[in-house]
Amino acid sequence: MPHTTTILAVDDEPVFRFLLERQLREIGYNVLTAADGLQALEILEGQTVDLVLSDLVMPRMDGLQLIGSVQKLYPSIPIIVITAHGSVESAVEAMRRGAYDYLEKPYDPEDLRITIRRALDYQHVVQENEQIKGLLTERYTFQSVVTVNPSMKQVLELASRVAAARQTTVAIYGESGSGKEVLARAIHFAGNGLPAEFVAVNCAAIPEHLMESELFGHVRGAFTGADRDREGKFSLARKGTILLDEIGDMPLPLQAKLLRVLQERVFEKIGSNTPIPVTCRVIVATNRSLADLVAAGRFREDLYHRVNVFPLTIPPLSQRKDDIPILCGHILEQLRQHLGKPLPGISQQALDLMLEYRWPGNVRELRNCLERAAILTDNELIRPGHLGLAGAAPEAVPEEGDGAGAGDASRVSYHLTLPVEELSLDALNEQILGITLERCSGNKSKASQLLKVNRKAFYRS
Ligand SMILES: Nc1ncnc2c1ncn2[C@@H]1O[C@H](COP(=O)(O)OP(=O)(O)OP(=O)(O)O)[C@@H](O)[C@H]1O
Repeated sequence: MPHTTTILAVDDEPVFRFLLERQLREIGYNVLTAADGLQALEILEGQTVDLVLSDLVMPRMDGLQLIGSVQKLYPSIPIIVITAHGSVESAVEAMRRGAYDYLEKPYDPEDLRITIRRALDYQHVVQENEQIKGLLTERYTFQSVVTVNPSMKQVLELASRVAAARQTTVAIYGESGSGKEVLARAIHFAGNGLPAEFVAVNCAAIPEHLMESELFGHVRGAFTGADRDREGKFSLARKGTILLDEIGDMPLPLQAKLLRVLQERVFEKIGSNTPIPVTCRVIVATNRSLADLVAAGRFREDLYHRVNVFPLTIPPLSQRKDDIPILCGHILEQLRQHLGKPLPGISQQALDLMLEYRWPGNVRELRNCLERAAILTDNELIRPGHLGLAGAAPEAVPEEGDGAGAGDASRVSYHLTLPVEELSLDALNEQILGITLERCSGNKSKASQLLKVNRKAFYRS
């Protein structure tokens, strides 16, 4: 069935809304209407919309606020605003906030047609580019699970074996930011090759009442506001992979539905009795222990056994610190390309600090930390102060006799590296002085207090 473009027209004046609706229908578009920004958002929640056409001045939620919300929740939908005659300033503000274009009242119907066409064409090109980019990045995903750690290598070995068994459900466990999605994509790519879809659903982020429709889709008239058919993620994944991320947060009633789908390998859209076969592989991921959730009565035991067919556990970064240098190299290379900076590397002191740190946010935190450092540096090595980690700032270094520093701050460790031919007690001493001084941001008094030596010791280093 050919896809008819749907436009959501938002205006608080009934007469103008009616006129707009008629003009758009004449051009051949499907039209939905809303009287203000809030109503527009309600409609966007339940239906697929290709473009929003909005007035700026409206009660409850005005056009500028609507642009902000649409940009955040549905960034691929282009917005055209309609402004009062002569209000160029508000048109400029709307475009600054992300509107694609504006029309000034009273506008020529031909201008309306051309502006909409241009916005939709532009959107089409953007989407195609995104798809190509997605395919290209996906291509390299198995190699992009960067590791030298033996436990992680074992996980990759198991993952590459299950990749070939395309019907097998995989459960990936690991702390937030440890690389569960990266691994899921790698399994998908290794098992499917390029054209198949990879569809990720974050079960913790979707409101409970929308999740069923999000997963399985609905038919027109299935519930109030369902004005047209909508595909769910299981359909969109086709012969590829669906990743159910944060599955531990799935509400119990939906768990029962998912169980049936996994058992019978068919599902129905809401409001339909027609069974649709499940053709995709299911991967679930969670940062919690599903077994604990079962014990607490928050996860169905039968579903647990269904999804836990092939469990893979990614160790947290704190248990594979040997991966930190290679991950840093990999991330810096990506940042060089993204930021267009030379980024010569990381100082030994900064690396030492990174090796000491606990990384509760895992690889994601490491990436964020390096991105921050890369932005702050210019053609120089990344130093401890650039990292913004607790322990790098002078106030985080425990004072003499101050045992109060909780956790990591109460312990200090040094990694000293020297070429064998330069090894000597003096040389090690020099390094310790240098690292300590750097950790205290060059404050010699603080560093000498910390090492319990005379301040003069630093004048040589
Ligand atoms: N082994 C790895 N090699 C390269 N990059 C990695 C690796 N592990 C994680 N990353 C990067 O770290 C970030 C977080 O990874 P990912 O989104 O896969 O984590 P996650 O465990 O799925 O997190 P969440 O539980 O919050 O969804 C991403 O930018 C990803 O590219």
